[in-house]
Amino acid sequence: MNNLSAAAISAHCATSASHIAIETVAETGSTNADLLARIGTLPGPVLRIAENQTAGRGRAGRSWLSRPGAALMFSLAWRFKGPLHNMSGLPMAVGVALAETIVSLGVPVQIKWPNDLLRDGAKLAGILVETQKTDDAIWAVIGCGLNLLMPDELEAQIGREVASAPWLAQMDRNQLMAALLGRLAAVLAEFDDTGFAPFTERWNALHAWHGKDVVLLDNGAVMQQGRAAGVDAIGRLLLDTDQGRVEILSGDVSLRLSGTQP
Ligand SMILES: O=C(O)CCCC[C@@H]1SC[C@@H]2NC(=O)N[C@@H]21
Repeated sequence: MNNLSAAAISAHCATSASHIAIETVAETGSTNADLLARIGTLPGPVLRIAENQTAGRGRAGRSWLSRPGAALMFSLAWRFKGPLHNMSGLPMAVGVALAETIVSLGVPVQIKWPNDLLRDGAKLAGILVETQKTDDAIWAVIGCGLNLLMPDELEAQIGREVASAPWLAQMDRNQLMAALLGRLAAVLAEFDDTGFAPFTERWNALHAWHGKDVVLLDNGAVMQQGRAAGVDAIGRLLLDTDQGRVEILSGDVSLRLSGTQP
């Protein structure tokens, strides 16, 4: 596996990402936490990529476990015009950008709402979007952990089946990062102008559980059940329930096992 290098990532980047400052570090707690601590002092977008994280953060207060060299772990701080209520679809737009890039590199992935990337039904990548409002803008720190290899002992520690992508692990990591960054930057620039609406069809084309019976969980408790019908123009999950269609703004979805009751 080749070394990460800011200069090499930059050299491979599309023009959409040429204005992004790039930092690589051998180890840190969390690249998301690092950038969030610097919002307000950042002159422009920054990509921070780590070989290893000792306190990786996941969605809903969970932790993100990894091993050095087994995953690509990065965060991108990006400034948006806002307003804040336009930002609800951002995690789903990021999912589209990263999924489309990975598919274009030869690894078929789909999205589980809101933005987990699945390969053959197991999680290949997780995305954590954290926003912070300043006086004149809204900043988002977009973190992604993409499993390249999955050592057995790490999977055992995570406690469920996790996907990996040995094909991507063989790639030059700087080129892989540049490909992800180029498309992500293009999507973020468009999202800031238009919101999520133009990404709706692209997200729905990648939806892993379209038409499947799912349950909506909140802290492990089943809140709703219904048939997943994709997302709407602001990124809400559409669920067809016995009481009609409902729009879901937050939570985790899981496939419904037969006999599960809400
Ligand atoms: O699926 C999830 O729960 C989201 C996981 C996000 C993990 C990435 S790794 C790089 C960045 N830094 C963090 O602390 N978290 C994100």
